[in-house]
Amino acid sequence: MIEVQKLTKSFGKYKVLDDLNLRVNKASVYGLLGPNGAGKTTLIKHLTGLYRQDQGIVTIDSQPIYENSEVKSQMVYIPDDLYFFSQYSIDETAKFYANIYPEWNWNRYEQLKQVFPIDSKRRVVKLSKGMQKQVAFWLGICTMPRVMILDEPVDGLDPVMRKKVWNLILQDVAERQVSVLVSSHNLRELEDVCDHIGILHHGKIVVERELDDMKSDVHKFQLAFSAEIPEGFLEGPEVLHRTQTGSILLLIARGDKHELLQKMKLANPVILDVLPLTLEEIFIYELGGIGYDIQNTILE
Ligand SMILES: Nc1ncnc2c1ncn2[C@@H]1O[C@H](COP(=O)(O)OP(=O)(O)OP(=O)(O)O)[C@@H](O)[C@H]1O
Repeated sequence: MIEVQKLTKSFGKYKVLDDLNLRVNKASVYGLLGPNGAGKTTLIKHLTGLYRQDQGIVTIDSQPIYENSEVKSQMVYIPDDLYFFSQYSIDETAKFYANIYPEWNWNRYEQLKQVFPIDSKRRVVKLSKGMQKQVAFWLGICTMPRVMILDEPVDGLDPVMRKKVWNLILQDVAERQVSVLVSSHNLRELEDVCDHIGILHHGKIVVERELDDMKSDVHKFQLAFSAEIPEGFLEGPEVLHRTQTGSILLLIARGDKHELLQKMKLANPVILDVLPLTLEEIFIYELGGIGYDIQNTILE
């Protein structure tokens, strides 16, 4: 489990992370979304032990990460900009990893040759960007990590490979209770794989949700009335958004779907439909007042 409590980090006078709290449970995939400059990379550098926090706690399974090589050996970090030794083939890089990571699994390395169709004798730096990313996942998965930190992970991978890589990761999440934190700019990329999503903005998590809860908690209704819409119809705090066109009303509301429907039926609408709601729409309404620049970047 990854745990961050009250994490604060400044560069000079500029506070980049501000009293930040975040938790990624075992067997869980947490999607970290945020516009450019929100502080995602800075947070990840704390999670991977590269930065020391000014204040707060950053742990994996209750162990501090900074200067803790044992904890780091149970973690895989796949950055956006990969680094490989210039003279090493994939096989040689694998040997290097096998020396560093105590749980390295050679059987898995051989088996995954079926998934990653790249000649393991080739020098890694001579491979294409997408192929290098495949190698990073291939080797990363063979270290049998307890924690995976992925920065824009599928950038550069073709759609078939994206699917294969996510299948492998999600299999590890389910079978080995791996905790995964994925950083991205884009909600669509995360919605199929994450069970939690947090939005980072100006160094704070401004919205954090469990996706199953979110999908069952927010609903979209379309209503039509034979005459005027009754005065004061459903105007409580549960209404996140309403659009009225003549006697037709579109409502996004939070709460138990059946209770909301019962309430609406009391006003005798001639039409009352429940419409499908995408995760993107839910976030737009949830973000409300803080949504300005976030909506345009992470929900593009
Ligand atoms: N070493 C540093 N020294 C000074 N300022 C820094 C340093 N690292 C990051 N910052 C500043 O901290 C803020 C957050 O940067 P960070 O790279 O964490 O954002 P990000 O969310 O990863 O952005 P992006 O999506 O663009 O990669 C930025 O304003 C950046 O200029």
